[in-house]
Amino acid sequence: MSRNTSPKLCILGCGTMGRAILSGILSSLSSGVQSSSGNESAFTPEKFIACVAGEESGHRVKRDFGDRVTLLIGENIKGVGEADIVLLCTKPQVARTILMESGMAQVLEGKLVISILAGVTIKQLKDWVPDSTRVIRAMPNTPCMIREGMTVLSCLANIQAHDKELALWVFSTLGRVRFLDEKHLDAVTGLSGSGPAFACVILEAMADGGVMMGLPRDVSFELSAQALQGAAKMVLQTGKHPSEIKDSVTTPAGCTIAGLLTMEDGKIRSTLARTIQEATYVYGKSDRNTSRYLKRAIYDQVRCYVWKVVMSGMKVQSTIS
Ligand SMILES: NC(=O)C1=CN([C@@H]2O[C@H](COP(=O)(O)OP(=O)(O)OC[C@H]3O[C@@H](n4cnc5c(N)ncnc54)[C@H](OP(=O)(O)O)[C@@H]3O)[C@@H](O)[C@H]2O)C=CC1
Ligand SMILES: O=C(O)[C@@H]1CCC=N1
Repeated sequence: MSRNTSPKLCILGCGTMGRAILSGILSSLSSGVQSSSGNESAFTPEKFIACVAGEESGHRVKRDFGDRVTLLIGENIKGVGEADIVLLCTKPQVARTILMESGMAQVLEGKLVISILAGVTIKQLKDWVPDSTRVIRAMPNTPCMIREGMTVLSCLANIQAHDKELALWVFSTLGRVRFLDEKHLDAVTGLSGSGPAFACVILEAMADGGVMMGLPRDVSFELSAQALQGAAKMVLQTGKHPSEIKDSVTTPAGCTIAGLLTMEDGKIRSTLARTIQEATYVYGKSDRNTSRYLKRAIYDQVRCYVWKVVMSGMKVQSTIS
């Protein structure tokens, strides 16, 4: 691909995230809104190719994008062959097989692969593609679909500026984006990658409270969602510390402090912080904390075994006496 021509983009694995990313890019192009990085014309893809494995996934791509996207079912090599940039959006478990399929190395030569796979490192990806293939890791989230996403990008130091700018352009059309060192990507996955799911549990629980107090369900959802969105936007737009915003809501002897103390009684802060910790561990396999869990599991097993031995010993004692 010449740097002056528009690239062709292949979404390799076009499920929930692939479609979220495609929706975001296509809506940003049709609304004419510029990405925060500028430089639109050099990066705007001239063609979108979506590769999926089965008919059902294919129907969803057709339903959402019609003729704006070329759909290929079971034709990954053709899709990658026709593209300049490959956005790898399959499940992590199948990526190795797909990238190492016979014939794939040839069509990947010299191309840029941007992987959104959780827990798959740049080193692993580099092992599965030819040396000439450049790799960038990205961790986006589902709000990319409505261009309110959060994406963290990571790459090796030797990646060309043009590739970084291109990845930045793609994800800045979908919301916020920043580069971080790869060592942070498991934590990013647990926080902003999984975050929309955690936020929806909080949103739903708050709305349940409204329903409990007599509000209609739909009104409760609207109030809860807008309150969360408003608070989040205040943090992002004013740069204020969340506690400052919380304190400004809290009237002495008022209703907010009554609610806040109830939250604290329920250990909501440590529960939510540990939620992110647990979510991070899932992909941080070699993390020292994982071995902490392993040690704990072994300790529990040993304790259980010792207990059984002691109990059986006591039984024997009582039979003898
Ligand atoms: N969901 C999320 O919120 C986030 C997910 N991620 C990462 O994104 C990736 C995708 O997740 P998600 O979109 O939820 O998963 P989905 O299962 O929704 O999508 C996976 C897609 O890959 C396709 N696929 C499977 N096997 C093949 C194959 N052999 N060749 C071509 N395509 C194939 C599937 O097609 P078919 O259905 O036909 O099998 C499907 O379209 C994961 O690696 C995940 O870690 C990252 C950030 C957030
Ligand atoms: O649950 C998962 O593994 C993926 C990665 C981040 C969000 N969903």
